[in-house]
Amino acid sequence: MHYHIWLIGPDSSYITRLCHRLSLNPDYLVRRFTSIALAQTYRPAPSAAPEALILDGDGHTDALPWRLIQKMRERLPKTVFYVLTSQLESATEAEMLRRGVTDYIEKDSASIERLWQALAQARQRPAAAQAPAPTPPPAAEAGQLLGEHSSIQQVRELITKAARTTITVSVSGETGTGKELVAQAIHAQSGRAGRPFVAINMAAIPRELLESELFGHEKGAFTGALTRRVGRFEEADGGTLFLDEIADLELPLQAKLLRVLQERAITRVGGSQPVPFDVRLVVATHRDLAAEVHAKRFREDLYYRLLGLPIELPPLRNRGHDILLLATAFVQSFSRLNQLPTRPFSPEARQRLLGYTYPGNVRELKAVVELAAVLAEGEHIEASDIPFRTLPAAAQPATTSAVATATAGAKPTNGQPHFPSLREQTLAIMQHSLTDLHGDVVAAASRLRVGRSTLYRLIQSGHLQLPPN
Ligand SMILES: Nc1ncnc2c1ncn2[C@@H]1O[C@H](COP(=O)(O)OP(=O)(O)OP(=O)(O)O)[C@@H](O)[C@H]1O
Repeated sequence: MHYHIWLIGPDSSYITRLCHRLSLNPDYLVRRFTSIALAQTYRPAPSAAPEALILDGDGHTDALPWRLIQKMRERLPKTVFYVLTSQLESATEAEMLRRGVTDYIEKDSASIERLWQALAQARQRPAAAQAPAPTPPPAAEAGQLLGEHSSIQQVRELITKAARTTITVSVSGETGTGKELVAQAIHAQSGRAGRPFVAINMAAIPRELLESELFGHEKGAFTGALTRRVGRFEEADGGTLFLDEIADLELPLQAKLLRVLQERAITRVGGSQPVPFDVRLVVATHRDLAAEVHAKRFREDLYYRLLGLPIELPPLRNRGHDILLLATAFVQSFSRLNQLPTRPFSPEARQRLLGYTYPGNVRELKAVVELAAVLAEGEHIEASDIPFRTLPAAAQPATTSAVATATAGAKPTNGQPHFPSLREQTLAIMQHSLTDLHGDVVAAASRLRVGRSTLYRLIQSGHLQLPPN
């Protein structure tokens, strides 16, 4: 498939050499324009729209035609946009990046080669990062299990099958993969939809209260039991009971739960009368329940009783394109709810989203893109708006290095030490160099071995500050 490139600039030996070099790649289809105004009037078919624009900035006697550049950018938001120039003031450099120029290339003996490589890299970017993000289905509502990945389609099929009967369902998957959402979906699609959906997290209830929480208690059953209280099993009668983090249930309660499931009746704490119940059970865990059985921490008989129809949710990092689909859906609904403009993700932002591992899975993605929607100021949500956090390894001691203390948020919060993320540390190092070099961006970029454009971008977005003169 052709890669359409528009080369804009007056005739010069440099442009002739560049044209010749680009023509060596049979995939490149280069169209020449002598001015940006001419390029602006040309309206190709969508299939021939340019993937890359190259503007020779030297053709302009004084300032670059910002208005035209910006218009071109607005018209072709997905096109990579390079400006070639002999000499550049830092103010112009910053302005270019503000107007959406992807990068500038200084003309020297190696510049044609650099441009060649930049184009090759832009082409190699995963198609997913360049193509518009997939549009989530129109009916993407809160509570809907979104995703087109084959694993998620399979999960949806299993949900439909589970909903037809009262079979127990065991959902497994890392934290934040959507286990509770699956339980809710089963309930909503089942004949029990009009009855209660009750969820209880075994890990969140103090051990001594869990039995009465599950099965209820009679008045006077223990100190403080002033009235009779029904438990979650009775609350969920006729509906669905979701037992989350089932692996955290202690052995004595496992024995009681097994008895309750066999007899299909509970006995309240302090009571003697069995109370029959009618609930569909959905259980979930982020642990490997079979391994817990093997380690004798979970009863084997209860394990088989609860296994029912197993549904496994894969980690988000293994769901490919779904990351973008979910991110777009979350940003859309969050922006709508908060009356923010719905900004699309820039290609770099998409690439950043696709490259992360999401230890917190969908929950983390949701939190991160909602924050990005708040932070974004331009036309797009940019990669720099996406604040991935890095959690410290469990045993890692609190960092006390100069870098950590230089980081804005390195103070303890709520008595917990704050571990600076990789991003915070990187910013602190950059800020240190900028301050140390009295705001000389060129010198700082060279010391840090990062592109000047990176530093300018971070300064513009307020992540870095130039020291006062
Ligand atoms: N496929 C999905 N489509 C839309 N939203 C999702 C999807 N998966 C998860 N979510 C959302 O992500 C968040 C976390 O999901 P949920 O609470 O169901 O995860 P979980 O696996 O039960 O987490 P935990 O193990 O921590 O209890 C919720 O806001 C949920 O609505």
